[in-house]
Order: sequence, then C-alpha cells, then structure tokens
Amino acid sequence: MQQDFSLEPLPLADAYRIRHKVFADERGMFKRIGCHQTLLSAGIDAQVRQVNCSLTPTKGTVRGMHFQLPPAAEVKIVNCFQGELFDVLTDLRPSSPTYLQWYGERLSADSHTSLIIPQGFAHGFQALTNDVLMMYLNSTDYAPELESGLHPQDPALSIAWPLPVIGLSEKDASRAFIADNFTGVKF
Ligand SMILES: Cc1cn([C@H]2C[C@H](O)[C@@H](COP(=O)(O)OP(=O)(O)O[C@H]3O[C@@H](C)C(=O)[C@@H](O)[C@H]3O)O2)c(=O)[nH]c1=O
Repeated sequence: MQQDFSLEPLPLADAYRIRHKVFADERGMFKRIGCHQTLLSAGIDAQVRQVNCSLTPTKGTVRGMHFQLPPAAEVKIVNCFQGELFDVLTDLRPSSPTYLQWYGERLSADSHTSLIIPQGFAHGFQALTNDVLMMYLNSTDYAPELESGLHPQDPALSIAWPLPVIGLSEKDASRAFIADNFTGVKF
C-alpha cells in the first residue's frame, strides 16, 4: 500500500473507505484522491472514465439511491469538497452476504475520506449543510438507458437519514418501492 492512500473495509462486502493522507504546509494541503494502481493492487478495478460534481444548496436535500445496470455498472469513488453530507450505499447483489443492507457515514471537506461504491450498489446522500459540493470518480460512462434507482425512503431499506428528507428530484420521488419481484443487480 502506498503511504498516501489507505483502504479500510466498510461493513458491506467489497466496499471501502479511502483515508487520504494530507500533506500540509504553509501553503495549504495536498492529497491524492484516486489512485488506479493502488486500488488495482487491492483487487479494485476503478479506472476513471468520468469525473462528476454536484452542488446541493439546501441542507436536508437527498439525491439517490442511484445505480447503473450491467454492462454499465460502475465503481464510484465519492467525496465531499465543501460542507458535510451523509453518504449511503446499498448492496444490490443477490449473491452477496450483505444483500439489501445499507451503510452510511458522514463525509466532509475536512474528513479527508472517500467511499468506494462497488458495482451493483445503489448510492445516495443527504446534504447536512447548505452548499454541499460532491465529487465522483466513475469507472464507467454515463448510460442514461441503463440508469436505475431505489426510492430513498423505501421501507424495505429503512435508511436512517439524519435530517427530514427534502428536495427529492421528480425522478427519485417517483421510484417504486422494492417489491417481491425485485431481483437485485445480477452480473
Ligand atoms: C449522473 C449524470 C447525470 N447527467 C445529467 C442528467 C440530468 O439532466 C442531470 C442531473 O442528473 P441527476 O438528476 O441524475 O443528478 P443526481 O441526482 O445528482 O445524480 C447523481 O446522484 C448521486 C446520488 C450519484 O450516485 C451519482 O452517480 C448520480 O447518479 O445531469 C449527466 O449528463 N451525466 C451523468 O453522469
């Protein structure tokens, strides 16, 4: 493992936290956000094809729970560059020991951590402050025809969002709840 980038397993199978080493000096700081070689040596193929960013002006707003279906399933490295958010991932792989479990933790501009969202996971977050800047490193191209999602307030998931949920997009608010015919994401 390279000294400026360490991986810590999350409670969901194959998901990790990246702890960034911060090089601080009189000018400010430097940190490595992604590292293909380090991730590959840990068995994670997350070569970046897209870099995305979102700004969420209002505290309490939820975006999610989103994923892309195979063959456009993606690994996402997510981190927060301004403000604070509660980041959530849900394992949708039926063969996984953590199928349909969710996990959440806070990310902020000061946490110097990112989360690795594996393929076959849904992802979302809630802004805990105003003006949250979120950045994504994505391993796959955007494929709107393979875009899918779960309702962030699906009772089958019971995600404990820290604040009352506000500001859902029309697309997110209209997602159906998980039903008996839900088969997860198969590869
Ligand atoms: C995700 C995405 C959206 N778009 C467009 C579609 C739409 O017109 C506009 C806003 O898209 P959305 O409403 O999907 O934005 P948003 O709800 O912020 O979507 C994001 O949510 C979080 C939780 C994620 O995990 C991300 O991967 C992404 O799905 O941007 C792209 O052009 N490329 C992209 O990669």
